[in-house]
Amino acid sequence: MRLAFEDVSYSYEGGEAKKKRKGRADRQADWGNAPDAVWALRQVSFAVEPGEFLGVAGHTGSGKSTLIQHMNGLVHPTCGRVLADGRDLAEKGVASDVRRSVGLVFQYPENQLFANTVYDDVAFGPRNMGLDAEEVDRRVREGLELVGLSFDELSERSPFDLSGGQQRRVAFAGVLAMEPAVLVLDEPVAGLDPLSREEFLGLIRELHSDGRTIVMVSHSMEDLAALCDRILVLSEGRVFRLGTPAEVFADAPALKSVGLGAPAPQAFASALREEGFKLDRPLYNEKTLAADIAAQMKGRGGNG
Ligand SMILES: Nc1ncnc2c1ncn2[C@@H]1O[C@H](COP(=O)(O)OP(=O)(O)OP(=O)(O)O)[C@@H](O)[C@H]1O
Repeated sequence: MRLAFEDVSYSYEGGEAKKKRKGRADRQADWGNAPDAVWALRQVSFAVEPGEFLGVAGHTGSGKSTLIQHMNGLVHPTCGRVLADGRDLAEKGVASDVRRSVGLVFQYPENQLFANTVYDDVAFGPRNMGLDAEEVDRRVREGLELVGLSFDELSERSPFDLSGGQQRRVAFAGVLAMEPAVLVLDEPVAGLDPLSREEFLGLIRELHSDGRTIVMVSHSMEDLAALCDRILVLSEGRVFRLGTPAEVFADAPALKSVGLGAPAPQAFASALREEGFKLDRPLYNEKTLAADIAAQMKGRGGNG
């Protein structure tokens, strides 16, 4: 599924923002620019392409959560359009249809667990889709398997007796059980310990290599650099940058101006370049940086 944002502006004031905008129609040509309305998104245009892994970055309050809530029609643009394979999510019936294909995982999704058993929690979405008991059962098993939880051991347990990491997996399984083609994740590893964090990122990587489209909001530039095909950077509700990690992280001063840093190895590579090291790759991670430094040290006779 392709999700296209066309000139989307959004204000939590809703109709009030529209009125303010209308009042100044002669002077202010563009939606999202009315200065006395608070715009969470301003004239955002881009598309999430089928099968891609898109990262979303931005300073606190830049509009990331608001943006992703437009992706399954939880929130509709104050102006502009969001199209799912060409269908406008604001039109009657489209959002509820698209919600079957676009799974949204909120921040700390474990806080939304509610059922008495893991089974019932994971089954909630598929049951709501009107699937028969056999199909629901298949999806619950598959959902739990995908997130690495044992159906036999856990399905009849209360989700509230599980560890925080397991609870988050149950919440993930509930979304996966709806078999969405697009998975939208808001800070999926926030608050996890380092081991669970790595496991979760591995899981997300696998879900992507299985063919799902992934949109991931993250404050970790390292995670975004390691996982994403492209990164969308928001600043004050506008698209500030959209490109590959190498393109986005090439301009550290620009990122700094919107409150973001480059991934640590990339920033270290820039500092080394200033000290005379010849480091040609557009994007460094720990391994490639170590390899290039080692090669140069050897070349200089500095290290064997
Ligand atoms: N329910 C709301 N009512 C009014 N304004 C809101 C509401 N939610 C968010 N906002 C405002 O909309 C703007 C964008 O907020 P949003 O939560 O989308 O940003 P964010 O980039 O996801 O932030 P964070 O990184 O802190 O989660 C901010 O100015 C915020 O204060």
